[in-house]
Amino acid sequence: MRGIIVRGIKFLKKQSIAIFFLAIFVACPCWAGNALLKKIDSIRLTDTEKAAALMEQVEISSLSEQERFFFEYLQAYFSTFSGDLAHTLNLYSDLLPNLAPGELKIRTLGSMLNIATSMSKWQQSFELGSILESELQGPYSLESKFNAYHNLAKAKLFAEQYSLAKYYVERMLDGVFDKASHRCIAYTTQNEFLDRIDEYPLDFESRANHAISECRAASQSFYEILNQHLLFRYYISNSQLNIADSLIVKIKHGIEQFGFVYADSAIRSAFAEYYLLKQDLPTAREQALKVIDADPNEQYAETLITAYTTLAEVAKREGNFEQAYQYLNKKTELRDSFHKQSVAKSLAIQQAKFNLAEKESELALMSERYKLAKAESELSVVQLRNNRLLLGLVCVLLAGLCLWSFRNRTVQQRLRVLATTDPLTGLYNRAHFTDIADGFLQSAKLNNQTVSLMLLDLDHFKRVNDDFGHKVGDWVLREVVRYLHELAPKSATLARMGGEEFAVLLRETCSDEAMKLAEVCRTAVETLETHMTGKKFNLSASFGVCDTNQTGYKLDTLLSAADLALHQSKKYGRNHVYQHAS
Ligand SMILES: Nc1nc2c(ncn2[C@@H]2O[C@H](COP(=O)(O)OP(=O)(O)OP(=O)(O)O)[C@@H](O)[C@H]2O)c(=O)[nH]1
Repeated sequence: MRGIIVRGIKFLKKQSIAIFFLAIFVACPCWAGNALLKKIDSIRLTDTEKAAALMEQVEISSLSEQERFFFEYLQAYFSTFSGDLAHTLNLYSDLLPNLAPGELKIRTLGSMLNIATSMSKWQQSFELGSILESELQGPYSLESKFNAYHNLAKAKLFAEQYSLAKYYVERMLDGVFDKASHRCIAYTTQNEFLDRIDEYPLDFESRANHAISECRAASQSFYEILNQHLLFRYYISNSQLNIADSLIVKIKHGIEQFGFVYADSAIRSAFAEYYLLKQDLPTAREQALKVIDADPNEQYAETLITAYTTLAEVAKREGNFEQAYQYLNKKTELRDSFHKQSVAKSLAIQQAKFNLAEKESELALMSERYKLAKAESELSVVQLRNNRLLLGLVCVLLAGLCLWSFRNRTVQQRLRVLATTDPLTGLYNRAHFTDIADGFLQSAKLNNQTVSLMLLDLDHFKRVNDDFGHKVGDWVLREVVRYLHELAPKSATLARMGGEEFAVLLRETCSDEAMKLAEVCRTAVETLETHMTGKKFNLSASFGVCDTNQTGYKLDTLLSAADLALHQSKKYGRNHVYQHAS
């Protein structure tokens, strides 16, 4: 493992500046309480090999969850040295979903952004950039914010999004980041920006020198050399070779100290230009050839073009036109390819921007759809509630109607009963009896059936009332009716004609049969057990009987005839049964 990392570290040292800045992290308190993790984190920049070796000593099983995440982060970090950036990116991607908002998440996002950008994975770079930007809204430490701005500035610079890069550089220069290391890195990034856009301001020299002294004060040697290199390039572009002389020794020393290829590629190509300007043709050739040797896969066309231009110029000045022609051909070939790469890069950036915008508008559309669906569901809830309310109202109305109809029917029935019956005895009253009897007689007449009528009237009933009270009188009336129900046939129609007078209409019965019934009834009244009332008194009733054979089927005539017979019964001593003498 250690051997792989050490080889990896050497490999990384041969990579370009694009990868180099992956190593530029400032420690954050992500190691939780683990002293070994803390040590690894603190020395990984200054003594990478030792830090990698210490990773072997970490007892993974004893780590807390937070420490384990940080350990995984360090594993991904050291994996960068293997040169397999796709694998490293996968390690970070696996870790990211486990991380709660916090310093480690910001740091992981920053690392992923750098790798995706250096691999020209523009889509992922843009997405990670925007996640990092939104994460920055949280309450992060100044250190985390500064690192995030730095990562974003470098990514935008590399993606040639200069206005955004400028924006993040300005954020880095914000006065809140007042540590010496912050100032050093912020000024350096600003100088890189100016160098990159190839628009050196008049005071670039003093800016670079200021940055150099800030970085020296902050013990940031790498950034110190980086600024020296930028200043060196500036002097060459201004043909200020004498001043450049003073820097070249320092830069060479720095290259050896760090051994990063930034020197081997970009710096050596600047050196080649420098020696050409100084007419030191062999050294110019030597430096230019080193640039070419360091990049066999021709990944860094920009520096290679400068190197081939220098080589062609050296060959031309030496009179070797054939070789100069070959170098120029190679340069042209590279320029074409570089041009194509640039076009492809800007197309990729445009596509990534477009995809991102599309994603954002999709998200916006989804959010609108969600709002619409929410509004629709709220509406349907309201509609449902209204429908339920309406249904409830209809139910209440229907129930009310049913109740009203039921009560109405009951009232109607009660009214009908009250209108047709006698409340004391339950018999039909005179009016209703008349109605029924009329229809009944009509039908009997048609069928030629004989109908009899029996009238009875209690004798001296007034006395009962007077002597024993109305309650006893009422009891007597109910008892007499009870007997009439018992004795009369089921088909008979009974009625209370008034006070103490009753009528019994008998179907298919002649007056002789009615007389017999009347006699039975008379006896029953006469023998009524009056002592039940607590009093003892005699009771009797007088009867008048007739039939339709004697009177015809007119009710009035039938009633009059029966009444006449009853009258006779009263007249001749009461407690008698008389038949109408036709
Ligand atoms: N307790 C009670 N008495 C009633 C009721 N309806 C009528 N009466 C009484 O019945 C009596 C009828 O008296 P009268 O018409 O003089 O007849 P009477 O006393 O039976 O004499 P005669 O018919 O001539 O034998 C009156 O005193 C009425 O007040 C009733 O529903 N209950």
